[in-house]
Amino acid sequence: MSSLLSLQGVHTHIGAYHILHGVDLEVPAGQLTMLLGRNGAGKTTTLRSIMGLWQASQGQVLFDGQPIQALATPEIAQRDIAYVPENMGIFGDLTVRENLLLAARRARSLKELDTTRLDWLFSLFPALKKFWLYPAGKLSGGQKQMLAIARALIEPRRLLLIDEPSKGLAPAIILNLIAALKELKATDTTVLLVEQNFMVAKALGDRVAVMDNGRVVHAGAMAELAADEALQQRLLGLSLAAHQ
Ligand SMILES: Nc1ncnc2c1ncn2[C@@H]1O[C@H](COP(=O)(O)OP(=O)(O)OP(=O)(O)O)[C@@H](O)[C@H]1O
Repeated sequence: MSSLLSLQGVHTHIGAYHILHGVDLEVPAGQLTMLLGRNGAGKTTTLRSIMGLWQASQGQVLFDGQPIQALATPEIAQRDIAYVPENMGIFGDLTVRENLLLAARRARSLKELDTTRLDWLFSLFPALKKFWLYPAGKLSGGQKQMLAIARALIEPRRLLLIDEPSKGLAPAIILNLIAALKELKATDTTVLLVEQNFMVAKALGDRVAVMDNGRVVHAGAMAELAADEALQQRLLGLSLAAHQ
């Protein structure tokens, strides 16, 4: 199994704090890898270290076999890696249309947007079509999350990093999100998805990595972890089991 992204012994310091203590992580091409772990385990810091938003102080981040840990964030993004942060990064005062257009690096006007791609995004997230000319700030939490993911997908991407998309969403909306992400999976996009919700993890994950205290402490098939309650309990404790 070939990895599109590989982290080898990545350490990250934030100011005086040593947060990542040698993260080893493999993200196979064409699969969806879940990154799980208790609060504060280092999941967001790992995504930010991949994107160059925190500089890794030691270790390697290899994308398609090339080291990227010394590159600046715009250069990393230019490799067609997209990041949907937990706060989604959408512009509340701008319309859905403007938010999508701003996210497209190559298209300067709506006419230049790839219409086939836009139609595909509308089929994944019908609310975007419905609220095309609405200010994004007026969308519901679930719709905002879908807009944030659509922004990341407005141009072809080789790797998508998504931080806790289900956070704060009602159960019915989470089901919609799972359905949309399943469709995305069917296109063989490589995804690294941070989650706290084990139901989402079980529904979507091909592979899983579990972090604790700034390290990956378990890696394997998602189905294996989903079938082993004792392992879930040991690795994730009650904070996650409560979401099942
Ligand atoms: N800007 C910062 N300054 C200092 N410490 C930070 C900063 N950002 C994160 N940390 C610390 O780094 C550790 C890992 O945080 P991180 O956000 O990566 O965890 P996480 O696994 O994503 O957790 P959560 O699920 O709660 O978002 C935590 O102890 C956190 O307090």
